Amino acid sequence: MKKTLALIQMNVVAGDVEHNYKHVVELLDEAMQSNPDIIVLPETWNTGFHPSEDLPNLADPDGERTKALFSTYAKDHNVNIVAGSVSVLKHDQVFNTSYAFNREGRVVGEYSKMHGFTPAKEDKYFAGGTHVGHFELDGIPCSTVICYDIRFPEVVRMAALPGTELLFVPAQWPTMRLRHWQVLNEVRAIENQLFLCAVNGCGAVGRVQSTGHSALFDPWGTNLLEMDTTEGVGIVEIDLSTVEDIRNKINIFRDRKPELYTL
Ligand SMILES: NC(=O)CCC(=O)C(=O)O
Repeated sequence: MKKTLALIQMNVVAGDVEHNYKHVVELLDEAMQSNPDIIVLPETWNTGFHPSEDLPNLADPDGERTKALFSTYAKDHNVNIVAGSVSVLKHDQVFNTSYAFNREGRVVGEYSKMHGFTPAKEDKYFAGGTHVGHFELDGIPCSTVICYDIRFPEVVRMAALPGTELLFVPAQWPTMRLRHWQVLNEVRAIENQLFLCAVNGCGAVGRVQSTGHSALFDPWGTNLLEMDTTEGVGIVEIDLSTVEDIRNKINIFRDRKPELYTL
């Protein structure tokens, strides 16, 4: 099964929610010109990542605005959308939440980032999610982790375990750790034998620059797409039969010994 993915590397304007909701539709329209099967967005594209005291006022209450926008867009355009992540206000707490929409416009996936990036005080401003989620898009088993989560092999393995073939990693990853971004994404694809679609933001927030370099790795670790540092839409085709191919040749999911992995 072959699928075309559109990676939207968006320049998010921190704190300008109205601009970001308007601009995201322009980028969706640009992505649709390539007739993709799945569109993917970066992390916290509604508010920007760098947290401030204003975050609860900027966050989307219960994700309603985001869900309404993407449900309608996905259904009207017959496309699956992994809507990156957005800042969502739930019961007086803000979560960094990713929603996935199928072609019918149904919310099929919801995941809130588990690991707040403590160097940026994300854990102070955002509440953490407690479990990974799994969903299907066009019959493909999928899962999502968000940015800093990729540093935690345990959570990515949990995301991979139920047969996940396509993992999404929306992010706002800075230039100063570009090499970590590239290596971690490649390694997580190899060690979990899945396609990994990593979509970063771009542009500056204060002194911190999101580095772009959105990328697609296949289960062998082959880099099928790497974008530059500027805003745009990256298009890539994946062949899902590669997952079965590698798992037949080197079956790590059969060979692993979780009963021995205790201290
Ligand atoms: N948005 C983030 O989670 C940033 C993570 C990061 O910069 C890092 O892990 O390094």
